[in-house]
Amino acid sequence: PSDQQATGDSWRKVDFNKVYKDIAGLLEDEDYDDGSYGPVFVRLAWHASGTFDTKTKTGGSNGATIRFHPEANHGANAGLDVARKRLEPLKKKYPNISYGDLYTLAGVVAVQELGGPTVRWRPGRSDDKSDQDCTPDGRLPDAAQGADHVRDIFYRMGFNDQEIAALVGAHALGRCHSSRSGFEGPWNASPTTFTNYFYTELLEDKWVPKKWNGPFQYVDKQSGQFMMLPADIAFKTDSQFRKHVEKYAADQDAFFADFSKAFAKLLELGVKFPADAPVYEFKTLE
Ligand code: HEM
Ligand SMILES: Cc1cnc2ccccc2c1N
Repeated sequence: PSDQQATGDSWRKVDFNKVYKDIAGLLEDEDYDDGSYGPVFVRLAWHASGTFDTKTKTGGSNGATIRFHPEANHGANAGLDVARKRLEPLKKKYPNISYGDLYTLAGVVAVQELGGPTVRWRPGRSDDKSDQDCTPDGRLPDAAQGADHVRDIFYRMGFNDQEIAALVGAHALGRCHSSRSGFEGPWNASPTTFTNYFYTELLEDKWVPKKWNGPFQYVDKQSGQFMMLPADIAFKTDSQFRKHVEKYAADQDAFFADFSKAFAKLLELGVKFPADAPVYEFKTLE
């Protein structure tokens, strides 16, 4: 990582509209996955932020400790070095941006440029944390588990069932990589377009255990083209989560509005922003 330590007020020297455009320019790459870095940028922003613990006030995107060992090497963060490497040239071009601001902004740009809702975003995270501030393993969810575990993880961050159900809709994007999480797939219709398909596929398709020697996961019986994690299926089998899933499957606008709020909240967990930090609502370029 660059030795530039962006701390305190250095964000005031950054033109974030230019940074937005430059991140958008990094998204498309036909040689990467399904043609876009968008999904892995969303996952980086979420994993950099989702370590927050409301009780101890530790974790969260401030300081971007996800770039340091041991956090970078936690199982859940496998493959995110690919996203950090893709973004590193922008840290050199904008030395006054903090890694925390860069990683969270990249998630916002990805959601918006892949067709999702506008997500409000503030600068002001600083780089003044070190590997001593890394959070312990286990702060992020385990895909092999079910609804109770998912609630433990997200209640710890300060989310309720409705917000958790809205956040998981990001699983319309991207794919699982057996070399990263061990899970594999999907080859679904539109992994680089932000839609409510996670909810519609979850409810409409018949999900059966995948016959393979990898970790237990589901595949859709009809085409075999889609996958779901055990933790994904929990959003169908748990009646409280299912209530919200049905709402979002029926109404993409409702999903977009709730996702926008919950994602913005996720990216700001634990961060003390300067009182005059501007709230950006970037114009989507696409
Ligand atoms: C509900 C708990 C969650 C679990 C158990 C979970 C688990 C996983 C797993 C195992 C993968 C595959 C990683 C890989 O092999 O590359 C994945 C991918 C992904 N997750 Fe989640 N996730 C959860 C919630 C979220 C949330 C809240 C977001 C964002 C708001 C998110 C966004 C993504 C994205 C965009 C991908 C695709 C990444 C890529 O294509 O490289 N997930 N998730
Ligand atoms: C359709 C679907 C379901 N679950 C997922 C979990 C992680 C990543 C992508 C997923 C995905 N596209």
